[in-house]
Amino acid sequence: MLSLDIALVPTLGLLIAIFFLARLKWPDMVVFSKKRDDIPIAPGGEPLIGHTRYILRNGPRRLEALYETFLKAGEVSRRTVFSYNQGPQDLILSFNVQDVEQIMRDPYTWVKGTTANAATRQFFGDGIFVSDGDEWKVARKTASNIFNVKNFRDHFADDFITECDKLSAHLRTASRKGLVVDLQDLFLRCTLDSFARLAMGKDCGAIDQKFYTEGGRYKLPTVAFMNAFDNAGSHTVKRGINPFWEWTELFNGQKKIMDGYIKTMDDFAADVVREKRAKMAEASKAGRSVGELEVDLLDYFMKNKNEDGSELSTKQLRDIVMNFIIAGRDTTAQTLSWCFWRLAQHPEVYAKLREEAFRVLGRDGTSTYSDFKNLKYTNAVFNEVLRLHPNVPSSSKLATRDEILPGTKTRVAKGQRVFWSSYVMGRSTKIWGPDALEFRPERWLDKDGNLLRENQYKWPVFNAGPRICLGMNMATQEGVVFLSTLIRQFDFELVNEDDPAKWGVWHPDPEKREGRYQLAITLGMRGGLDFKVTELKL
Ligand code: HEM
Repeated sequence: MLSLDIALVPTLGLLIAIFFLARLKWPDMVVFSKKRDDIPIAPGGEPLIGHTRYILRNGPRRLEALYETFLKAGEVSRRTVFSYNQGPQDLILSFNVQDVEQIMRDPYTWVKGTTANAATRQFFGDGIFVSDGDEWKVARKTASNIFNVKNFRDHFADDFITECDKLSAHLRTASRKGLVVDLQDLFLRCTLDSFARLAMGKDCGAIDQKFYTEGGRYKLPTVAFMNAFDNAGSHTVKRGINPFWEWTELFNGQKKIMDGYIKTMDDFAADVVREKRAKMAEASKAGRSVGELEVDLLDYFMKNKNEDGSELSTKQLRDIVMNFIIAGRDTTAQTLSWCFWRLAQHPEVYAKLREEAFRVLGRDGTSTYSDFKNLKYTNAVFNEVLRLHPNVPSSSKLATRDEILPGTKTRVAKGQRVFWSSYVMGRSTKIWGPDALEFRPERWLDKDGNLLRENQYKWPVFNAGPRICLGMNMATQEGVVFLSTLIRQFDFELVNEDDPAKWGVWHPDPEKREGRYQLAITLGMRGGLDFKVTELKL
């Protein structure tokens, strides 16, 4: 016994010495990370665990933390983190326009590399958002078919107008009854209905619900698909920031709950595919061309074949449809929400918007596709909101070979991930000038009031290069339709901003609050967006 104790003392001593030596060797990095003198370590790194704890601790203010990193460390820096299923990660953060351009121009060298990521796979499947290489190319080519001018002119604008009219009807009732509305919830319902129709020809009926009141609020009942979709999305994000999610979910029951959400989504998509297959079989029996049914995205994809000549499986079709709804629905609704949040703080911009809407569209009556193209100031507001509240606030790509980033001359090793952030770049004075933090839609217009085309790589809110967002024009069109239509009919008063549930970090001083955004795949508003609405007397 005594001899064992004697042996233990030096072993323990040695372990403690190793621990302290390791802390000295890796004072701000994950253990065994390589030292580099060419890039600074971002603030927040700790001995042996690098930024692992920093990222978890700053979750509710993650974008402010990223901006601070940029202010303190400059255009390029490193974060090292430990993830139990991916091991130690040595990440590069670059906020340099040339670096970002190099990455975005070549989607074959710089890949997403996320298909193997278990945290996101359950929600995204293998759809366009997470695919790479030839699989992505085929998905992109097929999907591009629906984004043509004819569809925009003949179909999308009318669809958005109809949806917006339904929203206006809700707002009128809320206004007459003096109830508070969560505008973000209403936008999300409209865009879910439009994008489900566009993606698979199926209406979810989310905006068609009958209202009820609760504590002075105007509410609509939840729709099963919407509930599952929203919860699965935010759950996926939680997985993304918890490196131990597979373990914790074993104990906290979350896995079962998530499986339930995914099942609701899968069943919904499977029913739609089944109905479509039946319709197609019927059409071909009756000798009608399948092309006659070609109205939504699913119809295009169902005509495609796999390389071996087999038809696309229900799972493949499910992934395609869900990726489209993910891509289009939340992004557009959330950007509209940020628009109204910003407008509430800038009545002078609101007044200009209304003046343009009255001038171009008239005081009442319906508007057409060509009218909306003339709403240049409205378009500028939409762009400016996206500059400060980009819906995909940060992104990353994995290098498939050793590379050098041209702007900052940073060496990137094969297999290393580089992050950039539209949120940070949108606030960079180097990119946008000294008034970068100001909300100023005029920066998007020339002296004659025409829209300026910005360099895509300086403003990568829609991505840029070969993988630029396919729905960029569609989202802008929908945004312009909603903004101009609503602004002609209502005054909006922002309320309940003092509610701590709306902030990641709450403070009695409004200037010191942070994280107004929620933890989601894209940049939504935490705790919703409450307004009192007053109908205009025209
Ligand atoms: C304000 C609204 C929107 C914003 C800010 C936005 C932004 C983006 C961004 C940043 C990406 C790149 C994501 C990444 O690779 O990490 C992207 C991709 C994509 N977006 Fe959008 N998007 C919006 C609306 C839409 C709409 C309405 C659709 C159409 C339904 C759409 C369809 C797509 C598709 C299909 C991709 C994948 C493109 C590819 O990988 O080749 N987006 N979008």
